[in-house]
Amino acid sequence: SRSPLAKLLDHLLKALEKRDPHQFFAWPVTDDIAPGYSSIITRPMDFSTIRQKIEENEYHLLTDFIEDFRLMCDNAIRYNHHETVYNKAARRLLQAGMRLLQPENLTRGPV
Ligand SMILES: NC(=O)c1ccc2nc(N)sc2c1
Repeated sequence: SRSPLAKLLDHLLKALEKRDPHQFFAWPVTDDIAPGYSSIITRPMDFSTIRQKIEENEYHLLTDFIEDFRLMCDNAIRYNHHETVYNKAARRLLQAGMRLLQPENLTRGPV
């Protein structure tokens, strides 16, 4: 990764991907695996798309990256019923991500 921001985002992406062991968020969700997905979720997001945006320098601020991470989790929380593995995994990932991304843990380094 080239810019300092891109280096930071690459590091954060790797840390977030580790919290998705089943890779439910690794790739875009298709209508084949998730019926009606593209009609319900108007702004899809996944880790591979986030990685592509880092590599194409589409994130100018850390907040833009955090917004895409939260969008990815919120999509899964909205599309999948509360008791599904996908909804539960999204809520868990969001919690872990927000802890990692909060200022206290960004400036001080890993706790
Ligand atoms: N990220 C998601 O919302 C997601 C991921 C994988 C998956 N597989 C299914 N059969 S439904 C589904 C939803």
